[in-house]
Amino acid sequence: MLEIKDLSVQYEDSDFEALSSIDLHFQKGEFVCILGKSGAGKSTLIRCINGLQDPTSGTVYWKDQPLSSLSEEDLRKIRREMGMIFQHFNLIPRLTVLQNVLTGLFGYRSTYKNIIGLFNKEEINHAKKVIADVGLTDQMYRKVEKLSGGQKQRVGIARALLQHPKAFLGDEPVSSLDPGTASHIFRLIQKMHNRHQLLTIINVHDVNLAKRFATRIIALKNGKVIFDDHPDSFQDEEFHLTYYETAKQP
Ligand SMILES: Nc1ncnc2c1ncn2[C@@H]1O[C@H](COP(=O)(O)OP(=O)(O)OP(=O)(O)O)[C@@H](O)[C@H]1O
Repeated sequence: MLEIKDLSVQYEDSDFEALSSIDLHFQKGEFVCILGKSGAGKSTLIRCINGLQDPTSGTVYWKDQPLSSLSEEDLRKIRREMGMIFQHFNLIPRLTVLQNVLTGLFGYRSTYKNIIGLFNKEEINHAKKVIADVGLTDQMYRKVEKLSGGQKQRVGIARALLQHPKAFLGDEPVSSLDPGTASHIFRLIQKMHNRHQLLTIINVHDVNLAKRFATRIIALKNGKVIFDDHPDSFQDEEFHLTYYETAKQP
């Protein structure tokens, strides 16, 4: 479903590679958590996957199509299949939950229609359904600026779902939430992942969350993959190798 071949990224003003010769293959149904300390390259990888960052070399294939060969329009279509969930939610504070969720349809519509907010009944009913799916029916007409962080992230998930995604991509979607709320959000992502048979790839700093929810953990260090396996294999030694400079002392 998603293949990354020999991918490297070096930012213009940088003298090292943020990602270095990455080769990865992802199947539908996998729930992947990407671990790595700050600066390891996690966000850069997610941004390459959804075509927001051009690689310096190498290629990302989405359903066998190389992203680099696509027109802007085709790339936009593919991005709609990859529902993004952001750390800081990326919502419009003064709009209601329903209006924010409907912005998930912006990619499908003409600019004119976006601005005047013409959504047909079917679209509004679909938005209400995904809002119910994330447990926010009673907040539907509240402005999102009045919501808690966890509720805001539920709105973010509903907005991603409205696009009928084939994948969920999350760039630290629970980093600004308390541990209990973070766990609830992961459970919700997992429920939607299972219901819609998605490929889910999430950057996360909380190793326990990754071990509880992921079917596969990938650890990055200095732009390279240093671990790619089942969460049960990510033990103390792997933890140390990922987050510290040297392996754990016996
Ligand atoms: N736009 C940019 N221009 C230059 N260097 C960048 C840019 N974005 C990221 N970098 C550098 O690339 C490396 C990888 O950054 P990236 O944001 O992908 O790491 P990360 O693992 O997501 O970190 P964090 O957990 O702190 O978000 C870092 O050294 C970072 O400073």
